[in-house]
Parts: sequence; C-alpha cells; structure tokens
Amino acid sequence: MLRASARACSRRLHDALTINAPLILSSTQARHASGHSENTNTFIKEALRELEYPEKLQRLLLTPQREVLVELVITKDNGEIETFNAYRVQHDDSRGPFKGGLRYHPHVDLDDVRSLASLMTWKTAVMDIPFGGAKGGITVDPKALSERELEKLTRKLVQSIKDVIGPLMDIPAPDMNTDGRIMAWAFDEYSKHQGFSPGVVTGKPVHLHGSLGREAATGRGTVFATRELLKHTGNGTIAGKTIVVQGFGNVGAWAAEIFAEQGGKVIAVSDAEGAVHNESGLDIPALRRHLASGSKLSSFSEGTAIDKASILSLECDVLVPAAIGGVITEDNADSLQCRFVIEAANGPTTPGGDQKLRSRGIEVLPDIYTNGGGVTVSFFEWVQNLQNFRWEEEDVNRKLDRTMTEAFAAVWATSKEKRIPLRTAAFVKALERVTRAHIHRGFD
Ligand SMILES: NC(=O)C1=CN([C@@H]2O[C@H](COP(=O)(O)OP(=O)(O)OC[C@H]3O[C@@H](n4cnc5c(N)ncnc54)[C@H](O)[C@@H]3O)[C@@H](O)[C@H]2O)C=CC1
Ligand SMILES: O=C(O)CCC(=O)C(=O)O
Repeated sequence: MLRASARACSRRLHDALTINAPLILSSTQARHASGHSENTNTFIKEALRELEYPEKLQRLLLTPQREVLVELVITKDNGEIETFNAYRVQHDDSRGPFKGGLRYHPHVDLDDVRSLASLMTWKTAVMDIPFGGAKGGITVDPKALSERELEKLTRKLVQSIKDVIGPLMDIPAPDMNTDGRIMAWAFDEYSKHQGFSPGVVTGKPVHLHGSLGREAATGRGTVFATRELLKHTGNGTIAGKTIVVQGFGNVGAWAAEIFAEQGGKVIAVSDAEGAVHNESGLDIPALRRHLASGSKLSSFSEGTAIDKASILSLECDVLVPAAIGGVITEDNADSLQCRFVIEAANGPTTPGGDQKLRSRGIEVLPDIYTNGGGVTVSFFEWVQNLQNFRWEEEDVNRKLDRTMTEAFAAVWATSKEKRIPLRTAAFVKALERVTRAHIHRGFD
C-alpha cells in the first residue's frame, strides 16, 4: 500500500492552473497571509497521529488535488475596468464530486480557500454524504459593487472555471456574502456554455431548482447538533439555555431563530458592524424584520447595543461563532464564559485557542460536523436536480435531522472509544472514510 501511496502523491503534486489571466493588475490584489491552512493542518495532523498513517499517505490527504487561480476583469458601472483575484481549490474527490461554497470577501486569499477546501473534504466525510471537498472565492468587498457589477463578476468567474466545475465534477454553493441570487447567475452562466445544468450549483432559489429547506439548513443543522451534544453530555435540552451568536447572516440568523423556537434564550447577537444584548432573550423574528428594513443591529430598541468585540466573553451556556474564521485564539480563549462552543462558522478556533478551551473543560463541537447541515441539504438539492424532482420541506428537514444525529453518534463513539476530543474524533472518522475510498479506488 505504501508504494501505491507514493505514486498517488506524485500524481497529485500541486497542480496550479492559471487560466484567463489578463495583464491588467488591480488594487484589490493585496494578499493577506491568513495562516488558516496551517491551523487546519494542525488539527488534521493531530488526528493523523491517532491513526498512525504512513507519511506518504498523510501527504496525499493533506495536499489539494488542484488549485485554480484566475484574474477576473469587469467594466464597472462608471466605465472603468477593475480586476479581481479568484480561486477554486479542489482538495479531494475520492468519495464523490468536489463540493463546497463560494466566498466573496476582501480577505479571501489562496491560503484561506485552501484551508476551507480541506475542511469540506472532512465535512462531507463526517456527514457521510457522497462528495469530496472544494472551496472558491473572490477577493472582493461585495458591498462596494452594484448588483449589476456583482452579476458580471459572478458570470466572469463561471466563464473562467467552467471547465473544472460541473454536476458530476465540482458543485459550488453559497458561503459568506453569496446567496441564492448569485447561485442563480452561476447556474444560468454555466448552462449557457454547457446546456441546462441545475445540478452545477446548489443553494439556488427554490423557484429555480433550489431545495426547500436549504437556506435554513446550516442554522437548523447547528441546532440539531447542539441538541445532540446537550443530550449526550447529560445537559438536558435547548429549552432554557442561554445562547450567544456571533454573526447574524444566513447561518447565525437561522440558528438563532430555531434556537429561540425550541425555547433557547438568545441573549446576544453580533454582525460585522455591531452587537445587541438582552438578558431576557432577544425577539429574533423581530430583530430579523428590523434588519430587513435596513436598520442596524445596534439600533434594535428591544436590546442594548454592546461592543461587538465583547460578545465572545459574555456569560452563557452556548456560544455559537457563526461569522469568520480565527476568532477564538490563544489570546482571548481565557475570557470565554460559556460551557459549550458550537462552531457554526468554518475555522473559528485556532489550535492555540482550542488547547486553552480544552484545558478549561469547555466542550467544543467542531465545524466539520456542526455546520455540515448546509452541505447535507445541498446534497439533497443535487439529488433532486439529477432526478428533476421536488421533495417536501418536512422531508428535507427530517432527513437532515437523521443525518446530523447519525453523524453525531459516530463522532461521539469515536471520541469515547479513543478518549480524544470531539474535534479530533471528527477528523479521525473523516480521515478513515476518505482513506478507505482512496484505497478501494486504487492509485493507478
Ligand atoms: N452559508 C452556508 O450554508 C454555510 C456557511 N458556513 C460558514 O458559516 C459562516 C457564516 O456564513 P454565512 O452565514 O453564510 O455568511 P453571511 O455572509 O450570510 O453572514 C456572515 C455574517 O457574519 C457577520 N460578520 C462578518 N464579520 C464579522 C465579525 N468580524 N464579527 C461579527 N460578525 C461578523 C456579517 O455581518 C454577517 O452577519 C462562515 O464561516 C461560513 O463559511 C458553513 C457552512 C455552510
Ligand atoms: O452547501 C455546500 O455545498 C457547501 C457549503 C459550504 O461552503 C460549507 O459547508 O462550508
């Protein structure tokens, strides 16, 4: 097996493609060395030490299969040309087509996308859905673009990567600052080139081959995940628990709403601009209506505006980071006053932060499991697209519940059996499944 692994490693040596790269350089090219992939690899290596896999196999599992870098050019509404860096990293497709979201954010860089692509491989494996892992992104502040510019940029991205995505190859989806509207443009642009292909992206609007339940799925899955953790640790149910949510976008707002529906007391939430607190529990539907009307979180009259940086250190039962990566670190982990960290965001805890939380006995439910509800319902959407069929929302939610519950049971059992933290257990389970797929498929 070792010799086979070695051949596989050389086959999969870093394959960086540069396509469609114009010579015009842009002001958006500043790169932030995020260090995210090093953090992700630290967690994976901890699990690999448990498994004692040979080094060549470890390299195969850590190395992305393909990294695509493109330069996108658009004419802005004012007639000026602007260019943007964009990425698609395809980490592993041994278990099925590459799968993962598209992020539009000014801090997106190759290292960030590489880390997120790797997390997708382990996430689809933990959830046991038949996909691999990928992620894409554009280095852009979407708030600085008009709707028309955003559409052009999305269409340019699809034109640039259309040869490496597809319903049976690589299936993008929403992530930070991307939504059903952007997925609809991506589906339309891809279909212009390759013929009608609803299965090329998931997270599409429901009226355009999207799935009922996908929009809320990551938040809903986060609540199912929390329910399982509370149950298995002997801490009862969500009802009555105090909950703090960092990030009030797709994932955070749906999670907060469903926590509240189940009797949880969501005492504070934040977004990129501010935070709001109410010890008696915020009225989440009212807060969502307040934001939808264009008002700011901090001006919500049924709560008190607080400094958004202080949200992580509020006293609560359950802290849910649901925004960006790297927010719980060695430097601030001592200030947390929660019993459980439920990682709805990707990569919210650095390895240093994780060690501190462990030593303080704060239980962390890892991202590759907690936020797996999104890609799970993306899988359901893809299945519906391939069948040209529509499932009822209750059916989607029931299947999501079952998938989250079964995945939890597998991670929990591994954690107990090997006496390792839940994060390491989730990676161990995922690594075993991906490795088994590689071995069964062969390397030549
Ligand atoms: N959308 C999805 O289905 C999935 C998303 N995720 C992860 O969940 C996280 C959130 O994603 P979405 O909700 O889709 O994004 P989104 O763009 O809908 O919302 C992001 C939210 O985070 C806030 N935010 C940004 N920077 C912040 C900061 N420094 N402090 C506090 N809040 C901040 C934004 O204001 C916004 O409220 C990301 O880490 C994403 O990768 C994971 C799995 C699936
Ligand atoms: O729905 C999907 O395919 C992937 C969502 C995503 O990007 C993630 O889980 O981080």
